[in-house]
Amino acid sequence: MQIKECIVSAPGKAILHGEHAVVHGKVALAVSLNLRTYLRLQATSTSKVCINLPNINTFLSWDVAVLKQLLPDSGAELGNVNELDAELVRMLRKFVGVSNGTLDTRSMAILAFLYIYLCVFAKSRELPSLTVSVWSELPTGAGLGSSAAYSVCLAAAMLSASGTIPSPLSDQENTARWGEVEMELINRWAFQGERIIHGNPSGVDNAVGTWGGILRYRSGKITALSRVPMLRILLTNTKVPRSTKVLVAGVKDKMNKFPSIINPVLESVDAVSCTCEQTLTEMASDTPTPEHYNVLEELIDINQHHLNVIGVGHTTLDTLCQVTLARGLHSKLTGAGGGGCGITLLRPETECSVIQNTIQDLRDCGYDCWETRIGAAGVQQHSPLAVKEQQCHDFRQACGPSLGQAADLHRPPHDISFKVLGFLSLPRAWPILTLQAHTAVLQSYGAARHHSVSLSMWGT
Ligand SMILES: Nc1ncnc2c1ncn2[C@@H]1O[C@H](COP(=O)(O)OP(=O)(O)O)[C@@H](O)[C@H]1O
Ligand SMILES: C[C@@](O)(CCOP(=O)(O)O)CC(=O)O
Ligand SMILES: [Mg+2]
Repeated sequence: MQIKECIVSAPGKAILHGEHAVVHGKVALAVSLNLRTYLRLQATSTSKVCINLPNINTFLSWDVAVLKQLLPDSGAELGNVNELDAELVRMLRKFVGVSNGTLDTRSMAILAFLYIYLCVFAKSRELPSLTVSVWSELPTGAGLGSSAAYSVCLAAAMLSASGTIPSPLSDQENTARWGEVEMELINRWAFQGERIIHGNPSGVDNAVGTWGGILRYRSGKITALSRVPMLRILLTNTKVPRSTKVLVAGVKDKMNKFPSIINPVLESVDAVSCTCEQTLTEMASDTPTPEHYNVLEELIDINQHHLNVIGVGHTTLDTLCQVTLARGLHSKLTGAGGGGCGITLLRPETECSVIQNTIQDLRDCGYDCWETRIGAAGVQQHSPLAVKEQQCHDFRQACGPSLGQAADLHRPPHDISFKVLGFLSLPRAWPILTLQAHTAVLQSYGAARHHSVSLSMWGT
């Protein structure tokens, strides 16, 4: 079967307000981040399906003939874009050798991959031989939507390779986005991937991964917020690992146990999201005032308390809130909580020294902390050349002082060393990445020591 090779990427996300409540039909406000997951799909003639997942140290392959045995004999359609095929998931669990309640990170990623691969290609009754390689700038399992970015990339790549959706790239373009119809389809398949990884996702993360920007999300209804002020946000990763699946299930248990206590809290979170949206709209249509920022800060504090009440806080997140408040800044957890990441709102008048001191305080706690850019583009297809250039550019921006950027602006600082370590430890046969790393002491924002890295991807 002739398939189309492709390279795609999707962004991670931060939830401003509404995590967990959104699983139960309440409003969430979410923004895309400038940290992306990249996927390359290559056609091969090995009669094998290979998957390279360096972020979770997973490199696997299967014979196409073995995978074919998972297809129904009857020729009946496999999987439906609108619902998870429970029988196929059961078969795949058996095939991969995982039990029903597994939380193993690798198994979840493998199941999501096989599920989307089989469903998308089953229609042709001919499964293709291919290699899929995925790597991410996002920390996995930290609340920044890495599972959704992964699922969106899988869906976009399989749909594109199978010819179900056309390539959006024209001859001259290095990067392009799909139209609404295609994005709708990508989003639906990505949601099935999220279901496999999360159990009971709301769909907000895959929506942000697909459309990007700043979204209001409620029960599958996605509204892009076009009129919002440019917010400055610090992201902090406490580095405490946690599982979204477990935390979402924990909130459900609490709801079942104490419905009259927990339901009003989720209602209040909904009101926080709506009030925040209203405030952001006002700020965009008028000049933002200090009072607007006071409201945003109060909403952050209220929501953080609510998230603690529903049981998704963590002592490291309490520390984040206390440390930033000591510098006059307000924080809350983002994503599923229980560790992972938090966001801190920066006011326009917040002095640079305050930001730098706060970042240092948080690093002294052992956390990663960096200022991020929000509102990045949703899922994209790239030409191989574009990825190479873009990545080199991104890395230079993140690492080099010549462009006037500090390494801790816009990128998690650990990300750079993670990539160096991750890629250097790849097997020799690693097909797509080559890396050159130079350690340099660079002068930026004081005498910070940074690693300068140049990366060339995709087998150049
Ligand atoms: N780059 C990646 N490669 C492979 N699997 C990934 C990748 N990113 C995410 N995943 C999958 O998503 C899981 C993390 O999802 P989750 O617990 O929802 O955390 P989050 O979405 O906040 O990062 C990982 O355990 C893994 O199964
Ligand atoms: C807790 C939740 O609201 C967000 C989870 O995000 P993350 O997987 O922690 O990045 C769950 C969901 O909306 O599906
Ligand atoms: Mg997730």
